[in-house]
Amino acid sequence: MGTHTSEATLIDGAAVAAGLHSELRSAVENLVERGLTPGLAVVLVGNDPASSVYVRNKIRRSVEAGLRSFHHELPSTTSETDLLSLIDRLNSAHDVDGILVQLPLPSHIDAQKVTAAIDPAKDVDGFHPMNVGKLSLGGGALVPCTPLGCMLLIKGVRSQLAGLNAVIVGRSNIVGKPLAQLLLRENCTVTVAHSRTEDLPSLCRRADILVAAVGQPELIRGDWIKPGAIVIDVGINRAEHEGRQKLIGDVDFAGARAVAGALTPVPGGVGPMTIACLLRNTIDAACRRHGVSSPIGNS
Ligand SMILES: Nc1nc(=O)c2c([nH]1)NC[C@@H]1CN(c3ccc(C(=O)N[C@@H](CCC(=O)O)C(=O)O)cc3)C=[N+]21
Ligand SMILES: [Mg+2]
Repeated sequence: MGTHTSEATLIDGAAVAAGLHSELRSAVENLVERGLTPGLAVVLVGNDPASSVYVRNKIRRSVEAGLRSFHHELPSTTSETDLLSLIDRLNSAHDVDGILVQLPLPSHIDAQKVTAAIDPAKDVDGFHPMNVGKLSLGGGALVPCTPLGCMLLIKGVRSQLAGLNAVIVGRSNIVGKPLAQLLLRENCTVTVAHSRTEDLPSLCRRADILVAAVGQPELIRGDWIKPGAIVIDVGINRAEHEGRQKLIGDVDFAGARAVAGALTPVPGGVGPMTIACLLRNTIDAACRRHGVSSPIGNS
């Protein structure tokens, strides 16, 4: 990419998400006129403060978009059996098109079991084994919201990704693994790095697209970044700064900004896109369940 002197372009996820929200609002209006109001059920178990904030934002955004929103707050002592029977009811509820069970769940509940109990057609998180399998095979899946949001931001910077080296730091089922599938589908050469990866800095320096999703504040330094690279920071780490809560990404923002070609901030990068993609998946699921053609474009 030659000599690189200018600061990275900031990828304004909040602005892109706002644009998506207004498209989604029109799409919902259109569906409502045709007699279909997509419904999203959000289930929160326990009172983790971060989870409560996320869930509140998801509900607020879905109401703004015109979706029907169903909110289930259960105590942290809820048994796995009770949660599974709520999911059964939501699976058969006709006006519920999407079901999201906020993670993490209390440790006495098996999250895999809960995820597998959700009707795959209503699995707007894309975590059910059926959707994971379909994503891997290449079509028809509900795709996890954070990786979908990352792809929309990356493709906003550069529409042709074929042949680029993509390095994902973090191998979670929620971000790293599904994002690897999406980047492969775009013909990137994908490497998924993790805590046992040798010489992570050198590996990162080869990345044209670098995604940080490890949950380690400012792990990725400016001198780990290839000049001109697209850097996507999925990290949301909470820290105290002068007595106030501050969000810090997995990337050293100031260091990266001097080297990268384009960079997402935290907050205001991937986070808002995650919520926009959740609403989009809900609309998608509603259209599929009711055999209605979707008014939103497919990615
Ligand atoms: N079943 C399930 N599905 C999820 O998609 C899911 C989940 N569980 N558990 C937790 C993670 C995390 N997540 C975020 C969503 C929005 C922001 C977001 O909007 N962030 C704002 C800042 C919000 C703040 O101030 O905390 C931003 O980055 O600008 C962040 C993180 C979804 N997750
Ligand atoms: Mg920083």
